Amino acid sequence: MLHAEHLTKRYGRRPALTDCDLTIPAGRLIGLVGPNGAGKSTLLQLACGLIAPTSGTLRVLGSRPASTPAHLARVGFVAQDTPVYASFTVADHLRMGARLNPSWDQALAERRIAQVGLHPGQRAGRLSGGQRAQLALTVAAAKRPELLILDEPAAALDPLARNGFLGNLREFVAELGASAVLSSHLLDDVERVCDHLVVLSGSRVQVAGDVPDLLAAHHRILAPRDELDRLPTGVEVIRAERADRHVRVLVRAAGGLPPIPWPVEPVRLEELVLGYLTRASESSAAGAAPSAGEVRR
Ligand SMILES: Nc1ncnc2c1ncn2[C@@H]1O[C@H](COP(=O)(O)OP(=O)(O)OP(=O)(O)O)[C@@H](O)[C@H]1O
Repeated sequence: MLHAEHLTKRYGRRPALTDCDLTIPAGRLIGLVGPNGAGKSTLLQLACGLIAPTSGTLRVLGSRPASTPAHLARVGFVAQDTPVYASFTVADHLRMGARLNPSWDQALAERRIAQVGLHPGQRAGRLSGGQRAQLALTVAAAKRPELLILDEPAAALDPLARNGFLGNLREFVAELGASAVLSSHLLDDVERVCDHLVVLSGSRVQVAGDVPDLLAAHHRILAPRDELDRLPTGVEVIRAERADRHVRVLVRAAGGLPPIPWPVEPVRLEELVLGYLTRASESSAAGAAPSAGEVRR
């Protein structure tokens, strides 16, 4: 679905993405997480061809993003501010979608508009933020893209609408064999629906992979404080936190955890994400942001 090599984007001298290598298989629902300014929107805008890389390469669905009209038709995008045309009605948006998109699904669009309680005659400029997001999401989904790119899609939705939207998104991906990538600060949402995770921080990929593989490779260990250096080789310490005379350690053991003499527990996705984000923020405060694959002991 997406393949990036040494992907770098700078705005003037400010780095937004630095030397990112990423391979994401098709048919996944991908969660893109990271703190403010991490580079999430930049990656999504590169993926749909709105901006071009400074260096490195990016291929989406096998081609350079937005390289042809046919390629554009295969990708749907909803930007962070869920733009709509203020003077158009809801029905005008659907008419426009039908004119512009060869695989437009009018039945899906009308069903969704009714489901979320929008009236076809309402002007988009008079909709609430959440209603505008629902309209933008409907136009993107009714295009029936192979890849749906959503920049913080659920941020403006109320809890019930968010719940319904995430359920629909999962069905959409499963039914059509499509892929979707969504950036989000809501780790619960990501944990609930995503089966692939990309963690960005400080313009670099910190960790990426299928969620079951990531959960299988990470563990929480409670080790005596002075014995951390006895961890077997191949076990990477992501984050260590002091707890009395012990250290609570998040570790990654990609090839399976060798036997160790201390208590080992599984980790939840939220803990895993926070471990990488904390490590990145501590390293950047110390003057060097680590990225995926860099081993710290
Ligand atoms: N058009 C632009 N011009 C200059 N700098 C930009 C531009 N867009 C983004 N940046 C900078 O690039 C970096 C990454 O921004 P980006 O919007 O990709 O982050 P983000 O992870 O989506 O953040 P947020 O979670 O706050 O939406 C930031 O330092 C930001 O200030």
